[in-house]
Amino acid sequence: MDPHLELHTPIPGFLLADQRTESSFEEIPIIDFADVASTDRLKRRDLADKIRDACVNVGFFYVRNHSIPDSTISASVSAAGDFFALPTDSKLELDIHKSPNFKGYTALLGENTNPDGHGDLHEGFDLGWEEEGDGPMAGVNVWPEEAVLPGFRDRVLRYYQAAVKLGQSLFPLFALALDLPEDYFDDKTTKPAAIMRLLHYPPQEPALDDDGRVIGIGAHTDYECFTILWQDAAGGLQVQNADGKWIDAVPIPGTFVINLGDQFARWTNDIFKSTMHRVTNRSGQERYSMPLFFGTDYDVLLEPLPTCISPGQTPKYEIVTAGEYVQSRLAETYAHSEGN
Ligand SMILES: O=C(O)CCC(=O)C(=O)O
Ligand SMILES: [Fe+2]
Repeated sequence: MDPHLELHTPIPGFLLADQRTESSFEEIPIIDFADVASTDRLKRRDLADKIRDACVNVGFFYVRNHSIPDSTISASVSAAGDFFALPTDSKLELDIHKSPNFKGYTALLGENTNPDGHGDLHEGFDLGWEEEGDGPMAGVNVWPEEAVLPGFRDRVLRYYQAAVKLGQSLFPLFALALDLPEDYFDDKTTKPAAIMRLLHYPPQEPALDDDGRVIGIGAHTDYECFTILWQDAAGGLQVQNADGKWIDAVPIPGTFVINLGDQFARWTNDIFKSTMHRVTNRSGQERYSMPLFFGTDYDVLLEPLPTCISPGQTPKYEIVTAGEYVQSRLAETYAHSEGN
C-alpha cells in the first residue's frame, strides 16, 4: 500500500500538533473542491491535507468549485432581501424570543455577540432542520405567511438543504484530515444540528471607529463544528490571526467561506482552530450573508478525538455533549435581550 494513504499510528496527537506553524497567517487559503466526491482516494487525501493545513493554522478557508448552483443561492438571497424589507412589526411577529428553540427574527441591535460591544448592527432570521422530536433543540421553524412572502420558505429551504449536503460531504474530509477513518463521523452526524441564518447588515455610515463597540457583528467564535458562509460582494468580514491582527476575508465570487467553530476546537483539543472573526459593513451598501452552522448530533460527547490527545494528557475543556454546549452558548447570546 502507498504509505501516503496509510493512517498514522494510534497516537498521532503529536503528529497533528506538529502540523502547526508558528507563523501567523496573513491570508485565508482557497481550496478547490472539484475532487470532493472523487473515487480516487489519493485525490481526497490531497484535499484533506489542504483542509488540515487550513484548520490547524487558520481555522478559515474558502471553498471553490462547490456543488451548489448559483440559482439556488440567489433565490435564497433575494428571499432574504424580501423578508428584511417587510415592516418591522411584521418581522417582530416572528421574534426569536417567542420561540422555545431560537428560531425566527432578531431585530437590529437585538444581539450583542461581543459582550464588550453595544449591540450588533445586523438583523437576522434563524431556521433549522424541519423535524419533529423531543431533543433539546427540536422543533419546527417559524415562517412568514405564504400570502405575505410567496415562495420564501421554499427558496430558503432549498438553499438550506443544499448547504447541509455540502456540510455532510465535509465530515469525511475532516476525518481524513484528523488521521481518522473517513466514516468516523458518520454515526455522530445522523441528525446533524444545522442552524442557518439569513443576515442583513445595513451600511455603517459614516464609518464607525475601530473600537468595535457597535459593529455589524462583534468579535466572536462560532459554537458549532464548522460554518458554511455565503457572503455577498459588500465585504467587511475580518478574521483575527494569532498576533491579534485582523485579516480581511474579502468576498471571492463563486466561493463559500468555511470556518471552524468551538465544537471542533473542543473535539480536537484545540488542534483545529476556532478563530475569532467580526463584520463591519463599510461598503455603503446593504450587506447580506447566509451562515449555516453545522454541528454533530446533540448527544455526542465533545471529548478529545483519539488522534488529538496522547495518553495521560488532560483534555483542555470540560467534557459536555454537543447539544448542551450549543444551547448554553445560545442562551448566553440571547439572554441580554430577553423580554425586550
Ligand atoms: O455575516 C458574516 O459574514 C459572518 C456572520 C457570522 O460570523 C456569524 O453569524 O456567526
Ligand atoms: Fe461567526
